[in-house]
Amino acid sequence: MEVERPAQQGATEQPVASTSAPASIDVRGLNFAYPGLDGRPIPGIPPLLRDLTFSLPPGSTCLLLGANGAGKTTFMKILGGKHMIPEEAVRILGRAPFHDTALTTSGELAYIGGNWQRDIAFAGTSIPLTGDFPAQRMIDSIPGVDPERKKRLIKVLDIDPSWRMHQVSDGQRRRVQICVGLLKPFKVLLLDEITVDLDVLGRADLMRFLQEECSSRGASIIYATHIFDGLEFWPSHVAYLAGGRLALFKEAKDIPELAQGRLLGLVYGLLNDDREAQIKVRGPVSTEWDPSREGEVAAFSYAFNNGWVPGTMNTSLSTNAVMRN
Ligand SMILES: Nc1ncnc2c1ncn2[C@@H]1O[C@H](COP(=O)(O)OP(=O)(O)OP(=O)(O)O)[C@@H](O)[C@H]1O
Repeated sequence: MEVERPAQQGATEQPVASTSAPASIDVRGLNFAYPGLDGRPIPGIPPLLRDLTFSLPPGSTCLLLGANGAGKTTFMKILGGKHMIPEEAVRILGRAPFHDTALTTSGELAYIGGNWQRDIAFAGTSIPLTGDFPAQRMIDSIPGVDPERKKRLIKVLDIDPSWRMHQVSDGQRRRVQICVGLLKPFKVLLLDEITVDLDVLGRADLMRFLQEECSSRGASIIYATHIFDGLEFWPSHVAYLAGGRLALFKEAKDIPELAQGRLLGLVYGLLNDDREAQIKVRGPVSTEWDPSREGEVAAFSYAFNNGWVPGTMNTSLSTNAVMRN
């Protein structure tokens, strides 16, 4: 197998995205709250995402970071057109991702995330996937694909087309999932923590391939992850989500830790600051469980996860979440 080694830590040159072209991804004052069981905003709970504003030019490779529960997946799903939001709040390639369904059906906007399970969710229960088919059939099921691109992806992801999909390991299944998701030449790609199951070489090859896609075709990628090793070479931008806001959004060239090969140290510091800020706001948490306070605790935990700051609460719950699978 031919493998490409990841860039040396500490001696990295970050990609630079084009700044003169119109933005690939443009977010203007985005607020988002999940609705309660009655489908309405939950009173007294601020939006999960608050007044998010940023834009990425074509050719960007943006790392999206944040603690568990910070809202990364939610944000990526919004960008991917899976939640309904006001049309003007998010523009992908100048279009509204939820309302302009051609963006996703054409493959121009691609979202790869979540698990590919062996079970099929059906009417509230789940049925084991019993089909026996090779990886090649999954890959060939996408119509209108450039055969050279297909070959290249199979090689980059080191896929054996004869793998039986019900027998392969999680990492092998993940490789096929990623391959299928990348067959169409995207213009904007949203990757939500999809490299967890990949071994270190597989991940390095994939990240290098994705970076080339951005530099050669002007495509843009946002990649949300908790795995940072060897990624210093990859981003043109870094974003950190905390308390519903972008606590950091910078070009890679303005982040010395990347050139020094210390991305992990940077994220560790950001997570630590984030946690300390949360503790200051909420005080110590009781470890005693009182079942009579279940509703209150659920509301508290939601508010805590969202970095709610009493007194500065923004109650403009502008969005009803409508989910598109
Ligand atoms: N469908 C939903 N309905 C209500 N709340 C939700 C829903 N999905 C997620 N949440 C809440 O939104 C918050 C953010 O979740 P999200 O999955 O976006 O975070 P994340 O940053 O991707 O976390 P992780 O790093 O753990 O994957 C969490 O508090 C979660 O409980």
